[in-house]
Amino acid sequence: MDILNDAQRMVAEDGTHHILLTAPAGTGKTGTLARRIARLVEKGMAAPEEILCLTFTNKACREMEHRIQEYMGEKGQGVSVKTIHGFCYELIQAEADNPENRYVNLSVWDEEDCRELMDDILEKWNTRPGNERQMIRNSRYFFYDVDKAKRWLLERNRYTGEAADYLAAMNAISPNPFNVDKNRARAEMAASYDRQLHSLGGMDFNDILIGALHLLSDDGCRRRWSSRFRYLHVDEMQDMSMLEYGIVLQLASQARVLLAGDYFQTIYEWRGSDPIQLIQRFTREFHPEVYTFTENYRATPLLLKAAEGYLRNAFSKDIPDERSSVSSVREGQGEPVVIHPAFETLDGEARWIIQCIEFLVHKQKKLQEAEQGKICILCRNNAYNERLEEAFTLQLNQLKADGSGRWDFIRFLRIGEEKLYRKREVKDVLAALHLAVNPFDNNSARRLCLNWGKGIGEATVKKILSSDYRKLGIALSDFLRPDVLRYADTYGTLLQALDEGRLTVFDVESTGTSTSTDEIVQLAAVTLNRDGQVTARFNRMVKPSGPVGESEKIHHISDERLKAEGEPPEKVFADFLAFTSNHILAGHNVSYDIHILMSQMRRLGMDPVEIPAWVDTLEIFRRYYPELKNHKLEYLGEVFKVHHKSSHNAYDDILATAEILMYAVNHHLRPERDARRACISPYVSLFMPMARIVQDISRMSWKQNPNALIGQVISQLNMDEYFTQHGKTRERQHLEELKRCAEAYPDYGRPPQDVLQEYLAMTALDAGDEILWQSGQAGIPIATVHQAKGMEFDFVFMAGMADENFPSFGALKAGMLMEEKRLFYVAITRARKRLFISWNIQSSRFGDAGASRFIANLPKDTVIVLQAPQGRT
Ligand SMILES: Nc1ncnc2c1ncn2[C@@H]1O[C@H](COP(=O)(O)OP(=O)(O)OP(=O)(O)O)[C@@H](O)[C@H]1O
Repeated sequence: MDILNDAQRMVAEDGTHHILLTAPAGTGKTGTLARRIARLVEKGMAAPEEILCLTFTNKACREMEHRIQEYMGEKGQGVSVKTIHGFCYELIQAEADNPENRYVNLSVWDEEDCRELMDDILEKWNTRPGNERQMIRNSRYFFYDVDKAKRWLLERNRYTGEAADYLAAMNAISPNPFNVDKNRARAEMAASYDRQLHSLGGMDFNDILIGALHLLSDDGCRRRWSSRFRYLHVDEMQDMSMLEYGIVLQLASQARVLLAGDYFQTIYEWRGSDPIQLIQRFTREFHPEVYTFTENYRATPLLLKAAEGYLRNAFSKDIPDERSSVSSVREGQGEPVVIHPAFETLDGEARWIIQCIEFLVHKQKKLQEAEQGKICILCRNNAYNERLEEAFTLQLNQLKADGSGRWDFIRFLRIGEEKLYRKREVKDVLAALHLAVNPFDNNSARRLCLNWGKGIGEATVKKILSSDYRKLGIALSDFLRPDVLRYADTYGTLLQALDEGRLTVFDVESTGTSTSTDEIVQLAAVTLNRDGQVTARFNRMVKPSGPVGESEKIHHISDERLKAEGEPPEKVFADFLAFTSNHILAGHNVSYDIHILMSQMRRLGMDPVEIPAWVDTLEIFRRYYPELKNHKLEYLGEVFKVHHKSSHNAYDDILATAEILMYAVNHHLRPERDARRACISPYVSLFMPMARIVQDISRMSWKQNPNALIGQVISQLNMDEYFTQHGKTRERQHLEELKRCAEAYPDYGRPPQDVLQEYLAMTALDAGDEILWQSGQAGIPIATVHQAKGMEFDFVFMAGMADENFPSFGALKAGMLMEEKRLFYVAITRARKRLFISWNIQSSRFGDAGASRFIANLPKDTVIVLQAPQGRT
């Protein structure tokens, strides 16, 4: 993208208005956004950190980051380019100290783990007597129902996680009177799914949005985040759900907002996107300047005519006027779309595609053998991709047998089913890393124990996860902590420290919520004796490097006071380490406090030798009182009638924390000690080896990057050896791939634990489908249209284009034809030079369904239909 055209320049340089940019495929929306961001910084209208750019897939993020850095160099690293889920997750993590944060210390579960939990719930429900009529068999569809119901509730601001609310949502979504019983059952199961997920230490993708929205509904939090951004960009806005728009809205109070996209590329309506409503609301609420682009830089004039003609025929009157003036900047007319009528077999179709590629390279000399990346094979779904890949292999082998060597350069690369981060062995490695970040992550503990714990079987794990253990405040993850095993007691370390007067409750106040960049302004601690009486106090003010800003509203410590009373952080921290030497630290949501303390010490070059041992009252109360409506310190204070009130002053808060801690000690931890020991002691030696490994990784995680940690997990679990011995080459390759990708993961000099947290969230949110796209492996990609969105190729082959395959049978059944029509548009607009369309009579699920109905919408003068083979028409 060399020189911007006039319309593009106007968008790139308009830093004063809100902007709505709607433009057809290939007109340079994404490129212009990247250019605009560079211009805003160049002209001093914003610092890189004041610009947020949201896209919808990780692939799109990486593409955008790449383009921004191309235009801005290293400075571009400061721009936040995130998926909406990635951004919301970052917000939840950064607000770890916010008492409103319901999702603190929870790990993101990927869709597979959530489905597994759903399977468990369905199984238990379906085997309950009297449930024959309400049986729900398919967890996939049920998961989809729950997802939809959750979104329905959220959009109406009614989500509480209660069955009654779910029932209202289910009845609204499927109001069929025959569904009444079923909806009731579904609602109960949905609520039970939420409860169990959270009690197991997990959150799903919807929870990420819920958590962020909830936090942003608080004035202080909203101000903090919205004041960060002066410019907010959303690319591919047609894919944004109204819920996601709600989040953008909260962030936009001080920012200029730009939404860019193309209604006709909406392909995620099934996930809740609704571009028409979105544009209406955005127009009403922001009065944006509206821009459109009409110069297409991608396709040849003939291909552009085919695509725009397709739209007119497929959508008739719904096409806006300005679309008719779209023109291609490319020279010459280009060549028509080639349509090959039905082949008898998939093999025939595959062979023809191979022959076309060879023809383009050797006869027509349109591209070099090494330029396979300029070609793409597009199909409607993964299943077809898989079958096509097999057919390609077979045909290529047959063709290569002629010994001519002219087929040898062809190599196909199926993108579809890579899903690196969903491979069992990869998830095992990641489970160990999850435990390093969140020691209460029971799901990861379960995976690691069952797959790699010698002698640990299903029965043992089931027993530990049972309600007998739960009632005693014991979780499976406890068995992966050597200190717990040493005492055969989850709370042994705590009780021992208390008995010996070595338990210190502590809390910090800071300039903000970011553990990586904010600074501590107050550090308070009290040491307790066995009866919970205070035996020593520590309460110091710490001088930050800059003003406290907005954070003063929370902790009420002014710059003036810090000037007068504040001491250098190095001195306070060193004194604190001496004060707590050999102590166990306790606090409410204390991992935040430890995290910021460790991070700031590191920033000051005071690398702590050992991370102190700690216990968290939040976790203790979550375990013993899961039914409480929340576990905030203030609320616990009310429920358990403690004397000291929490007030956001570190010293008051620790006294309140010490009181509720003593409540738990006196009501549960001491009286139930023997019962816990009886539960844990039979398993001490069984779990100890794995517990030691987890402890090592956990220690390393404060100092090493994800790549080094991954290497360490693989070696400590002897995974390489195991897979070599068992001839599992693919598994070894996946681990290599995991290491390679982690090596490329940027840390931008941030503290290792922060990088690790973000890395793990990325692997949960992104299945890793697109890893092959970026790995630079030579080959012709076989991809689904969804995967190829936003990309372009000189030569595109659309294979399997039979009706009932495209549009898909499922979409036809669900009446989602419009979405399929748009998907077809996305497919044909990926081509720069030539487009080939083919199918075979076995393409569709139920036999010969004829050509895709969408092909007929391509204008006649833009296509060439080849002769039907073997007398077919
Ligand atoms: N002003 C320009 N000069 C030269 N090339 C350009 C210009 N604008 C866009 N292009 C090229 O046009 C192609 C399409 O651009 P881009 O991917 O940004 O389009 P888009 O509108 O985002 O497409 P889609 O909607 O399909 O995602 C790219 O190859 C880009 O480099």
